[in-house]
Amino acid sequence: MLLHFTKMQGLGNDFMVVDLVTQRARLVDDEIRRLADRRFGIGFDQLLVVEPPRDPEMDFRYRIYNADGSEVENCGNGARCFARFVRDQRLTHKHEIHVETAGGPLTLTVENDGQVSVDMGAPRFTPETLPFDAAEDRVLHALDVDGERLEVGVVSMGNPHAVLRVEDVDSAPVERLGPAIEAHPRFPKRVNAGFMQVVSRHEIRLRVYERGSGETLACGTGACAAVASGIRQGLLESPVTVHLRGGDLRIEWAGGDAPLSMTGPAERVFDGRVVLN
Ligand SMILES: N[C@H](CCC[C@H](N)C(=O)O)C(=O)O
Repeated sequence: MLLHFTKMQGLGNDFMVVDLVTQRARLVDDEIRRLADRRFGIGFDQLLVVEPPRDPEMDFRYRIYNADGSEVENCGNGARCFARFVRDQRLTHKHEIHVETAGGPLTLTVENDGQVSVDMGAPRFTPETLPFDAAEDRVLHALDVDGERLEVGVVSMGNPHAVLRVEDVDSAPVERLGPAIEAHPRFPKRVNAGFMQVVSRHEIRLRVYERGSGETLACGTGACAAVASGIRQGLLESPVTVHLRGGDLRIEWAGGDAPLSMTGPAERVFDGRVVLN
């Protein structure tokens, strides 16, 4: 069958976006892996699927699949592209869009300057919310990785994140430690690994080795998790500018159970059609 899609990106984190409100298709994990391949397929970090909501209070259901075919709970850069897509496709005329995800509800707001703000909900730190194998909630957890003892902050933004502070993101051993943290046995559902350099109390640099996709040019939930952990450690104050390899995000969080807000760009790249097996 022929499937229409739109290629989009948020700070270089790139997506295949599929409208299953006006189309019908069943995408299985090996087909997703084929489509994600940058040589044999379309190529993307994540597949974003737009569906009718199950909850009548919501406008859409938002499903996310990594390049390895795994379905996940949240994608921050994808949420901004989702908002741009549903408005461009005239699936909604709303400026404030409510979506349900496997990680909980999100509110997406298309700003007048074209940026998109996302209410990401409150960060959660208790190990069972990731899940992470630990006896108690701690600001930093000791984690033995590849012969080293690291101190990581663990944060759920709906999806799981481990945040490691480094002196310099450019020289951080992301290629070595990223996969080792992602697959660490204390994270039963694996984990996204963030490498955070604190520039000032309102500014960080960040690289993220993403669960199921490898290092990406930007990770929205990773930026949220890094800022939340940095504020909790007393290193940062809201608002925080996060410099990622693909560009900057603005994160605001008042702490505690307050919702965390992320603001940044969302761009269409091209529309396409693909024949599904
Ligand atoms: N790799 C992530 C999903 C995509 C997150 C990222 N692209 C973002 O912008 O938040 C995970 O397995 O939880």
